[in-house]
Amino acid sequence: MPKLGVNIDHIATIRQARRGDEPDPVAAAVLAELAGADGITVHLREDRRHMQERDVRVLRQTVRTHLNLEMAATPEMVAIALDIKPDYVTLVPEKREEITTEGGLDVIGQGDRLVQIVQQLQTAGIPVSLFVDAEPDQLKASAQTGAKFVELHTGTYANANSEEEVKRELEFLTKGGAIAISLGLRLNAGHGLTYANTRPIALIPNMEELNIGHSIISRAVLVGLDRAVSEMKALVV
Ligand SMILES: CC(=O)[C@@H](O)[C@H](O)COP(=O)(O)O
Ligand SMILES: NCC(=O)COP(=O)(O)O
Repeated sequence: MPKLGVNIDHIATIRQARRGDEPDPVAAAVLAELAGADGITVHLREDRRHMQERDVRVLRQTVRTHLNLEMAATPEMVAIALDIKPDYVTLVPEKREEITTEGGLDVIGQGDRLVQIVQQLQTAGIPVSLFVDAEPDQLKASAQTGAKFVELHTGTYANANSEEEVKRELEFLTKGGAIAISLGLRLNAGHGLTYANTRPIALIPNMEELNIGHSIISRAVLVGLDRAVSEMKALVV
């Protein structure tokens, strides 16, 4: 059974809408862990649109499961990771103008630069995962970097509009998973997974961890709303 890594970026997105201090992603991480999360995932974006560096530093001190830091492969972010030392790093592609991550890393296109970053992090004791599409050539290039894990990008599967497309994308991910394992990589997956589409991904052989955020936080807002309203109502009567 795969582990569940809960991505709490979306808590910070709500906080940053007012640049205030609530809701606190650190408190969210504690609640997620108490509810059974096996890991906490945060994406420290270069534009700091949600998680802030301070959040990651405090999480490093408070997370009791494991802390997965998603980040771009840049010198600034590598320096932060080497300083904070998360339990592992997931290297992801980033575009300033994107609403969310749009696809996997182009590992082939980055050549030695990525190899050096993977080596630098892993030499410092931080295992690296590469967030990639399940393309055989990208998986081969991922293995050649020496990274310990890949995280298969499930966004295209999640956005599929027809049963046929879902089936095709699931087959693509399942084959990609088998290729990753045959190359000696460990296997994670994530992006866009929901209560409706996660189960088939969890059943992919050798899947170790699913990282899920937006759907969990969206549901939390709705299932928690009645309590939040009744607590406020009690104050205004
Ligand atoms: C790489 C990835 O899939 C996650 O980082 C996810 O995209 C959540 O972060 P954003 O909400 O910033 O896109
Ligand atoms: N790497 C995927 C992740 O952390 C969560 O993505 P999402 O569930 O917020 O789309």
